[in-house]
Amino acid sequence: MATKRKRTPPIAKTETDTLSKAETLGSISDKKQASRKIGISLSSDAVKRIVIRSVIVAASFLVGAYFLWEEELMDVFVGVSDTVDRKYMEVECSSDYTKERAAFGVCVPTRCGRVVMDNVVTISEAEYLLRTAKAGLSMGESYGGASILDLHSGALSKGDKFIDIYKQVKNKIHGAIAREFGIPVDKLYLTSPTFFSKMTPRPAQTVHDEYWQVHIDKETYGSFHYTSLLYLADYGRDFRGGRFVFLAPERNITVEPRLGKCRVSFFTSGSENPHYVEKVSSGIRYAITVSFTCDPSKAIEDPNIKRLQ
Ligand SMILES: O=C(O)CCC(=O)C(=O)O
Ligand SMILES: [Fe+2]
Repeated sequence: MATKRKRTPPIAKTETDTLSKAETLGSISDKKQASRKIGISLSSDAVKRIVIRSVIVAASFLVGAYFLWEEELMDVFVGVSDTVDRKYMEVECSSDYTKERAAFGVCVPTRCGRVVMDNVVTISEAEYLLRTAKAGLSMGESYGGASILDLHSGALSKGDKFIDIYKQVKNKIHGAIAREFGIPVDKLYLTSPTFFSKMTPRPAQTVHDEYWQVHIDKETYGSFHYTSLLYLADYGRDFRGGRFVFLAPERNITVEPRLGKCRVSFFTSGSENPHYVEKVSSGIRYAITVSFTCDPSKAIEDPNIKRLQ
């Protein structure tokens, strides 16, 4: 004969079940029983949740600590509040130039390095170029990352004043590079691309817009032997992030862009100078890249207003 089993209340499976049950229980002994049941549920789903949350917290902490550590490994080469007539750092030349010496002679770097000079150009020249960059770049922009406006393409409408100021600025930078690296000016030629750049926090759409990728200009642009940058915005005021970073075996070094100081940075373009630009986290960063080559077949002329009309 089958005996009828007494039905026992179902054991709560989740913390929520248990708590709602505990809430409905009135007596102290019932409450004790409920808390014992909470103990049971903590060993299952709740424990899993606690473990997962702890792992997330620990991972976030480690990621934060990693970024702080990376930041720690940066030395400021020229900071936003510095004013430098000339700050020079020599680096050993890579073997990139060995084969080129026979072809291009004294222009090819034998001494390699990084130089930052404030006040190479005047503030009115820099501000004029900034206005031109803003006007030109507002027309055709990429969807994110860096937008580029090549000064030698037909995209930029060029008036007499622009040609004059651009030539003055280019000649001043050309002279500074030639003096610094001991090259006769007539052996160092302007090359392409020479361009305005605009960097924003918007995500890049193509790999070409990812200015934060480490690169070597001689590989990226082919003809470059010397790269120069004239900064047209102030780090920390017009934008955040966006510092220029040279990679070094031990501590990377940064250049903080500064329109207000007419800051020009230039360096030999080979693999002795790998670099990147930090992601811009807010604001807009404008600059102009003016590039030079030792290869006469890669030389370009100054933009010519008559040819473009
Ligand atoms: O804008 C800068 O500071 C550098 C950009 C750069 O590295 C490049 O265009 O190759
Ligand atoms: Fe570069």
